[in-house]
Amino acid sequence: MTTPTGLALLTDLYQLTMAFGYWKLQRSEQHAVFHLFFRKPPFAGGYAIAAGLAPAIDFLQSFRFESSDIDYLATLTGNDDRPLFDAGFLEYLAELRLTCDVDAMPEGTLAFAQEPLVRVRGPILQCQLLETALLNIINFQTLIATKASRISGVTAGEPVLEFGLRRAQGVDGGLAASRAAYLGGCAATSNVLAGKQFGIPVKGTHAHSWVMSFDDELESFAGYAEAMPNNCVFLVDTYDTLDGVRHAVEIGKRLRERGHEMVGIRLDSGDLAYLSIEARKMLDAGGFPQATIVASNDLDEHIIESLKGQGAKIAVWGVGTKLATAYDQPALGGVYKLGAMQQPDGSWQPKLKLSEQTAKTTIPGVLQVRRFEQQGTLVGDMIYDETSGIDSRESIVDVKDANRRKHFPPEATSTDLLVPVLRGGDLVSRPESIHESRSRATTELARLHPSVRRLMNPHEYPVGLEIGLHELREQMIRDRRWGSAS
Ligand SMILES: Nc1ncnc2c1ncn2[C@@H]1O[C@H](COP(=O)(O)OP(=O)(O)OP(=O)(O)O)[C@@H](O)[C@H]1O
Ligand SMILES: O=P(O)(O)OC[C@H]1O[C@H](OP(=O)(O)OP(=O)(O)O)[C@H](O)[C@@H]1O
Ligand SMILES: O=C(O)c1cccnc1
Repeated sequence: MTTPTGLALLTDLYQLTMAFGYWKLQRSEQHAVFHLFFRKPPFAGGYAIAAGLAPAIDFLQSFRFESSDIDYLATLTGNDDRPLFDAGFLEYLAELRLTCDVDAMPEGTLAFAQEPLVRVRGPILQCQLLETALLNIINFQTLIATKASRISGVTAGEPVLEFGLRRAQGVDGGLAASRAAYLGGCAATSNVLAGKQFGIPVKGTHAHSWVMSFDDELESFAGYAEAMPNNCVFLVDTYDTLDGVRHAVEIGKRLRERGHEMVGIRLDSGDLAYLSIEARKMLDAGGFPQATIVASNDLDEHIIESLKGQGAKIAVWGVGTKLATAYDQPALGGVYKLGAMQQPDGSWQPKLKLSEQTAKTTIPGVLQVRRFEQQGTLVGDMIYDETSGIDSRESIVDVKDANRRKHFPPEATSTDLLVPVLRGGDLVSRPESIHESRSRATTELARLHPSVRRLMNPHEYPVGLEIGLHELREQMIRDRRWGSAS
């Protein structure tokens, strides 16, 4: 993820055609509010970890059309070969500076379906121009942070190293994945540029090529130990894994005579449960009970859970492809939808998009999310309209099924999740370090009931609409479907 400067053109052309339309019809300054949310947690899981706000802020803060962008836009033509955009509009874009208000869930916050992760409020033309890039950034970061959280969640505190750069979706995808993986719970990355760029820990062992470049394995381990006595994790599976462990023990002893301690071994093929158990016995018997067993090879949360169930003696998990590419669900379907338009008197007119699928019918209003907690456990989230507030009944109505309701007891405490980020285009929140975001992800996850965290068929965490908002939405659906006479 390169630092986004001058990325105003990182958008779909239709955002600019709409922006042009708003400008031409003199509607560009009318205020609107948009919400960025997803409809289903990824990986058939029960939650997501909100991520991507820091790079989104970088994007927002550097948002402007450079003169070369304007020159390029001036070359675009319509189907009559005339310019697509008026010169006056291009001058407007050249001068444009963001004046929007942005509120968002801090990175590392647990997020559930239908909840806005980001809310953008301001001149509709500006809100529209931000849609594609915000989705691009937040969708991918949230997806990978969630994958990392699921993987780290099954290792019971044992470190997960992210090894995915070689299989990631390009340079930018690799950097973005390493950042989000750390935020979601990984302990370190093999990606050195990500380490430099984001200040996240880097770790590395060695590859088969090191072993293969020597005449035999023992000699290769000896060479590595000589070169790098303070970072010896020997990859033992190039020829025969258990022979490799024997060689590691032998070199470990020589290393100890020189005053160094081998860190451990890495397994990268075969039956990782069986081999780790055997390797553990050999390392212990050889005098290396502290030596760590690292494992890699197409791991994901399901294989790791299975390996743990088999009693594998693996203490560090190297996970690449399946993590950095979000292999089983390569995109989070986050969307950015209009919630309301401001009227000349300053009031907000809620807006709704209908769909055959109830879950796809949008939630109208200027939305905020309130999270309720009781005795250290999260009990449910309420989506409410900030302009109309919360009905005295602190209850929520399920978005998909109005018969499912939940009442929060008075002793439950609550917090609003969307916090101010930009006001009038200026940054108003203190930039957070990635370590703070990571620790939020870990702490919040611990407050989520294990039934919502489990990998398979998780329990659905209660998220619903505040009663007044639910009633407004129902009325708007009826009005749209049957006409306002209803
Ligand atoms: N005990 C186990 N239980 C469940 N899955 C395992 C176990 N041991 C290894 N695996 C996983 O099974 C898959 C086996 O991978 P693969 O077919 O590549 O075999 P391999 O022995 O690693 O061969 P290769 O030498 O080609 O890497 C990997 O995803 C690995 O993580
Ligand atoms: O398996 P992943 O989760 O993607 O983790 C990264 C993989 O990258 C390395 O393999 P390498 O590129 O040498 O390929 P190979 O081991 O699959 O042959 C390493 O040995 C891991 O197996
Ligand atoms: O350091 C490692 O062991 C490593 C790094 C990248 C990919 N696979 C393994």
